[in-house]
Amino acid sequence: MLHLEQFRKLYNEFLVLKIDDLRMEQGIYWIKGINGSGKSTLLKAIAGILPFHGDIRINGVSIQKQPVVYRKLVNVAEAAPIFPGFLTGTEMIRLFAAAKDAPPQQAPYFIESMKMQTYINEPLGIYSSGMLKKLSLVLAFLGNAEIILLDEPLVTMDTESLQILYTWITERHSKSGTTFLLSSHQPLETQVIPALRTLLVDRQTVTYI
Ligand SMILES: Nc1ncnc2c1ncn2[C@@H]1O[C@H](COP(=O)(O)OP(=O)(O)OP(=O)(O)O)[C@@H](O)[C@H]1O
Repeated sequence: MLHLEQFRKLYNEFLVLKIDDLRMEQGIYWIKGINGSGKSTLLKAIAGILPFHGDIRINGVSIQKQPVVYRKLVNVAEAAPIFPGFLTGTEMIRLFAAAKDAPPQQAPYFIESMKMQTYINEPLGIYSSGMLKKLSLVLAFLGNAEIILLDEPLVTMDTESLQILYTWITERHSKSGTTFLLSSHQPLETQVIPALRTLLVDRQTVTYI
């Protein structure tokens, strides 16, 4: 369903990633690799927020040929999200929910289960890094994307919130077949995600391990 073909990403003529042919079926994937190996670059390219050479297709929809349709199929939470400090959490959620055609009951479920009610109407400028991380995760879960990309989702999350996030991932995957790509330096709980598959970003390419 996700297919990278003749993919090349260069920064200032320096080749960071070279992936000739990579196919990923529906599933939950752990993207591993040392610092600077290219994990965030890979996720941003799949998210459609970074230009590259070659093509990426989701269920045959090409980002190069049908960029608007493609971007509806994928949601992303970046490692260190930056949001405008003058907007509230509720305003951000409203924007994303409209853009992603999210059903009305979706956001309240995520806000309550992650226990964000006490600050969701506050401006984002006062949010801690963990509060911002939770908001970025809620935004990534809005709508019904085929693929959800979570860059370092475990960072800054407390133990209780991590368990809630694991529940969201496994529920969405089992109910809707959503594919997840999770980059993480911390080990992911394989008891909670038994079918986890691992991809290693190393020496400018990506391989299954
Ligand atoms: N905007 C940029 N301009 C130039 N080089 C960049 C840029 N962004 C990333 N790089 C380089 O691309 C390489 C891959 O970076 P990337 O952030 O994708 O790695 P990563 O695997 O996510 O790292 P980490 O585990 O430290 O988060 C690094 O060598 C980095 O210096």
